[in-house]
Amino acid sequence: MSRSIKKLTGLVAATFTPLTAEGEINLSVIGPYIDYLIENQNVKSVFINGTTGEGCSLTVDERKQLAAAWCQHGKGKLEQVIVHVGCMSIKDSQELARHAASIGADGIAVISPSYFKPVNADALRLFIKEVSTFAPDLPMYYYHIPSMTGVAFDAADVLNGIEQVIPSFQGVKYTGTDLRDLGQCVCYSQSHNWSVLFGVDEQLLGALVLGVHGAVGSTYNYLGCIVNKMLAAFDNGNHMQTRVLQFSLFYDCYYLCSAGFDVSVNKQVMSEVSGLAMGPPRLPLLPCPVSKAQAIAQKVKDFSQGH
Ligand SMILES: CC(=O)N[C@@H]([C@@H](O)[C@H](O)[C@H](O)CO)[C@@H](O)CC(=O)C(=O)O
Repeated sequence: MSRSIKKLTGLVAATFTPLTAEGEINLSVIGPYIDYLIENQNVKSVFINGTTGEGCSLTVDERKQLAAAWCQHGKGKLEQVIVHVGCMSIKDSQELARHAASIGADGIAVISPSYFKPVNADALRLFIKEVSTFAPDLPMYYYHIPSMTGVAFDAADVLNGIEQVIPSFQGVKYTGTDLRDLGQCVCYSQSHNWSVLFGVDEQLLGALVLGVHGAVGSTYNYLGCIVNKMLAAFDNGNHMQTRVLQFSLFYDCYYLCSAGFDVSVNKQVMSEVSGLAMGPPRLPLLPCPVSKAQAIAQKVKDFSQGH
């Protein structure tokens, strides 16, 4: 890598992909979306086309258009735009990586393919390497999300020795609940100055204690302001306040989970809380009833006002 690296830290919003009522990508929302994140949530970095963004349900061309819009509108406003480029076909991932580099993205991330799965960590490392060579100057992050990919071997095994084959490797986005594996990732990353970003919003405190450098999540789109307070309390050593905020968030997230919380509910909640038109999810996800989203959004608004 030739250029200097901005370490990815703090809160990163895993963004939704705005769609029109007809189900087409709606790029006109991206500009206001960025302003909302910065002004209302104090969240200045984004992770686009990931799980929350329904990246795997989008075409390669749609993903390119979205990435270009995020980079263009985010220029001079956002700190980092990380583009998720994971696909079933390595050729598609390579094309998206090449494109991300050409539009000035700040980094790329990749999940494991999940239909034909890598047989072991070596095979996955090779896959990530072959994607990274199409954007050799961009920081590359491994996106570990076994609940979605079904690829459950330890992320720490994937990281082991990866610096020798991928010079641009910069860390892991860890969406899993195995704190032993997460801790090993943090330990291994220390000597390389990599970032470990946690992705299970309702368990963030446990990950902070283990030393993660930030968090990527869906709820930071509309609860970022409060989670930023929690991060500040943690940094100041105010453990009581950190715990109170995490417990409140946990119960809030628990409420969301108990109400059947998935990407389509989450997306509708974002529309209700932010006033931005996120539109419906894409099939096979089904739209969430507006009344259900409104009830959850009201809970989120009350919660936000109380903190
Ligand atoms: C499985 C899943 O969607 N996890 C979310 C979480 O933010 C999740 O929505 C949250 O913890 C509530 O359960 C993120 O980790 C996903 C994410 O970062 C992404 O959109 O790529």
